[in-house]
Amino acid sequence: MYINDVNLSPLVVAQASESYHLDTTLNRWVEVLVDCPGSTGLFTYRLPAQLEIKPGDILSVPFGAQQLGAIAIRLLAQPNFNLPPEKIREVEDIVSVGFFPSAYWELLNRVAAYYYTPLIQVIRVALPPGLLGRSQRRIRLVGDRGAGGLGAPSGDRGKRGQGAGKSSYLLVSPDPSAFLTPTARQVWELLQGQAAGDYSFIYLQQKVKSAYRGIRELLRFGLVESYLEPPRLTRPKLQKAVTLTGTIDDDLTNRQKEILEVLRRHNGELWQTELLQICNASSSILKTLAQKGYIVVEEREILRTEQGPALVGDGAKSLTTAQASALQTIQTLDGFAQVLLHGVTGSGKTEVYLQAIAPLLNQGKSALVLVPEIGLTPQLTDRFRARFGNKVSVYHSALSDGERYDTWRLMLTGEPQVVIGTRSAVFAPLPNLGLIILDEEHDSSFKQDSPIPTYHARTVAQWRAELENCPLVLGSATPSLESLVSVRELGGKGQGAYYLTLPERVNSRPLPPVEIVDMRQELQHGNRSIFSRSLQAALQELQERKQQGILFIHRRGHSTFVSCRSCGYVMECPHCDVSLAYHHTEEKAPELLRCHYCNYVRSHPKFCPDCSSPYLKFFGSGTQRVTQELARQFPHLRLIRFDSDTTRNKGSHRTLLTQFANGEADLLVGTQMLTKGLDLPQVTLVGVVAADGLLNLSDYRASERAFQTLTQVAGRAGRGDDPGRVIVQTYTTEHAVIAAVRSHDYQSFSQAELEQRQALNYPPYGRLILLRLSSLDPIQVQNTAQIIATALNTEEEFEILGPAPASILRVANRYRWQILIKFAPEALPQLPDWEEVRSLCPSSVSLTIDVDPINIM
Ligand SMILES: Nc1ncnc2c1ncn2[C@@H]1O[C@H](COP(=O)(O)OP(=O)(O)OP(=O)(O)O)[C@@H](O)[C@H]1O
Ligand SMILES: [Zn+2]
Ligand SMILES: [Zn+2]
Repeated sequence: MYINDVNLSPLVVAQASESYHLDTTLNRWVEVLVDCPGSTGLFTYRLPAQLEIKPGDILSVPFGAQQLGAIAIRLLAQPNFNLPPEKIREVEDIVSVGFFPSAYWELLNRVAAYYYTPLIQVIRVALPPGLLGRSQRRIRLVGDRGAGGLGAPSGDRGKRGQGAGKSSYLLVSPDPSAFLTPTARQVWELLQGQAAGDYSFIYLQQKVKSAYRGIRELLRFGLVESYLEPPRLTRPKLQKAVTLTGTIDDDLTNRQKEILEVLRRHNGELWQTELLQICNASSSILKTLAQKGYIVVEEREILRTEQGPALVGDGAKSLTTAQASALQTIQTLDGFAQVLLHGVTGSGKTEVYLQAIAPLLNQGKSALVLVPEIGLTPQLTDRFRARFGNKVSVYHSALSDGERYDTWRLMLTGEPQVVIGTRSAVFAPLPNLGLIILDEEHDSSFKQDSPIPTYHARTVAQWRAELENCPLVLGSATPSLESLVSVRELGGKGQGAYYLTLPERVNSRPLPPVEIVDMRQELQHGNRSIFSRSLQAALQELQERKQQGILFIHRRGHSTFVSCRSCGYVMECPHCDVSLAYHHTEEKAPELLRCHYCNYVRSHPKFCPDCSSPYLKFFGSGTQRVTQELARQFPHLRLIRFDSDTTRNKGSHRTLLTQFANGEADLLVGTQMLTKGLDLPQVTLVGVVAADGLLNLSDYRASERAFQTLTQVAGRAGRGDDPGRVIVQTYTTEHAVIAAVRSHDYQSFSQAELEQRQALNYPPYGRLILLRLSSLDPIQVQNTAQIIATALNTEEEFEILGPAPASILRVANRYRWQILIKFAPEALPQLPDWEEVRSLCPSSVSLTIDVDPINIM
C-alpha cells in the first residue's frame, strides 16, 4: 500500500541549492529535442546567463508561437555556423532538473546510434506515453500552503514561506514582496490570491507580461516551486484506506473486535473496500470505530500498478546443489558481469533469481526482470509477489496509460523494488539497479521488428548493466546461440562472463522421455486421424488417471487454407499474397475466412467463386480444428483453448490458466504461448500435433527456433510427482532437430548449428542488417531496392544478399522488398552512410533499417 508521500517530488524543480559548477563563459548554447509531433531534429537555443543546464534536463522553450517542453541534448560552445546568432531564441526555463540520470541518458543515446534511430523515437519508447506532451507545468507557493501535495491542508497564511527546507535562500521576512521586482511581485500576489497558491504556468503567462522572469526570480528565492502535473488522464487515483491506531480494548463488541483483528493481521492497514469485503461489514461500523479512535480512515493515493490476486506469502526454498552454486557465483559478482544461466526445464531458475534479488532489496537496491510475453507473466509475477509482496510491480505496453504512468512514478521514488516487464521495460527508470535478469532469454519477442528502434532487449540490457555497473543474468533452458558464444568469448578473455548450469530438474525428477511418431507410417497403417495411435491412447488414459495434458499446435484458427476440390481454386486475401485461414470457433458461430497478415475477414462461401462447385476442402490444422476434432473423438475430454484468439481480453491468460490449474479441464490446447515457462505440476502428457510447421521454415535460424520451441513445450511435462511423457508427431523424423529434441541434447545440437553458422558467416559470427522497403507501387519499390543494392555493392566489406521480394510480397496492399547486408563484426566502423541510403528512397517508398534482424522472411 502506498501512501501519499509517493508524490511528485522527483519531478519538482527549483532546488536552488543545485549547482553544476560549470564554467559559465563556455557552452552558452544548447541543442534540444522539442516534444512536437513530427519534429525529430535538434534545435539550437541560447542559454540565459542565470541558467545552468545539463543534458537530460527538461526545459521549456519558445517554438513558433507556442511554449513547448523540450529535452536538453548537448551543450555547444558555438552554434552551427549557418545559424545567424540573432535568430537563435532563448531557453525559457528549466522545468525539471536531472530528469534522466546520466547513465540512463547515455543508454538512450547508444540505442539511437546502434539502431540508426532519431533520439526522440528512442525517448518515445522509453518514456510512458505523453509524459512530456500532456504534462502541464504548474507553479505553486512553497511552504505549508502549496507544496503539501495530495490532501495537504490548506494551511494558515502566517506561516507561508517557511518550511521551504530545500532552498538555501530561505526567507524569514514577513513580507518578501518588499524586495521583489514588480513582475515577480505581481506573480506572487496572484498566487497569494488563489486558495491553494497554485496556478498553471500558462495562466500566469497570460495574466502577467513576461511572467517567466518573475517566476524565475521567485524560484531563486525559494518562494515558489515549479512542477509537472500529470496529464489529466493519468491523475493520481484516491481510495479510502483504513489504519489501525489503538490497541484492541474490552469495551468493544465482538464484531468490532473482529474487524480490528483482521486489520491487525494485515499489518494494521487495508483498503476500506478490502476490509469490508473480508469482514462482510458495512462502512457504518468503521465510522463508529473511527469515532472511538481505534482506526483512521483517510483518502490515499492508490497507484494503478497492475495488482495480482491476494497471495500466500512464500519463503526461500532450500536450494539444490546446482542452484546453490549458481546463486553463489551470482552473489559474489561485483559490478558488471554477464551470466548465462543454462538450466534445463524445471530446474528451478526462478528460485535462483528470487534468492539473488532478496539481499539486494535489503541493501536498498532494485532489480529489473524481463520476460518475453504477458501470457507468461501471471505465474511468474505471482511467484515474485508471494516472495516480495508489494515491492513488485509489472510494466508492459498492455497496461493502461494510467497504470504505466503510476508504475513509472513509483520507480522514480528510488524505493528498492522489483520491476517485471516485457521488452520495453528494459528502459524502466529504476535508480540504483543491482541486477538485471532476462528470463527465457532465447525468446524472439525480446526483439522489436517495427517500428524503429528495432532494438533487442537483450542487447540493450547488456549496455544498461554495463552503464549501471551491475550483473546481467540471462536464463534459459535453450540458450540462444548468440548468448552462448558471447559468454564463451568474453569468458575466454577473462572479462566477467560466466556460464552456469542447472543440469537436472529439482528433486532429481527426470526429464520426460520424448517419443517421435512418424505420421507417414500412421497413414500406411490406415490411420487418417490427425492424432497418431500413440497419442490417442495417451489421451484416452488421461482422464482415467485423472492427469492433465497439453497439446501444442503451431497455428491458431482452424485451417491454414481452403481450396476447391473440383478446380483447385484457393481462397486468397485480396490485399496480401497469402491464402485465407478458415475460422470456425463453435457450432453456431459464423464460418469466416481471415487473413493472418492484414486481418481482412469475409464469410466462408458455400460455392467455389471460380467454378461454383460446392466441394470446398480445408487444409492444414489450427487450434480450432484440433479442438473440434478432439471433441468428436474424445467427447468426454474437457478442453481449454489457449491461443491469441481466446486470450485477447485483459486477464484472460490468468483466468484460463487458473481454470486449468484448478482441474476444470483435462487438456490445454494452444500455440506458442504454451511453451513459455508454464509450471503446472499435474501435467504429465505433452503432445505436439505436427512438428513440421516449425521445421520447414526458410530462414537461417529456423532450426534453432524449432529446437527451442519443441524443447520448451516438452519441458512442460512431468514437473510434479508423476512422471511425464512427450509425443511429437512429424512427417520428417530424420530431421536433426527431432533427434536433438528426443535426446534432450542441447550441447551437440548447438555445436553442429554453430559450425554451420560459422561456415556461412551468419550470426553469432557474422552480423546482419536488413533493409525493408515497402510501397503501394510495385515497380517503384523494386527499382529503389535495385538502386540501393547497387550503391551498397561498391563497399567491399559487405556481402549484399538481394534485393529480393519478401517471402510474402504483398501485405495490406504494400509491396515489400528487402536487402540483407552481411558483414564481419570487424567491419563495423565502415557501415554505410544511412542518410545517403535514405536519400535514394523516393517519398513513396518507406525504408526500415533492421539491425540484427530476427525475422528475415
Ligand atoms: N530448491 C527447490 N526445492 C523445491 N522445489 C523447487 C526448488 N526450486 C524450484 N522449485 C520448484 O520447481 C518448479 C520448477 O521451477 P521453475 O519454474 O523455476 O523452473 P525453470 O527452471 O524456470 O523452468 P522452465 O525453464 O521450464 O520455465 C517450481 O514449481 C518451483 O517452485
Ligand atoms: Zn472450383
Ligand atoms: Zn491480408
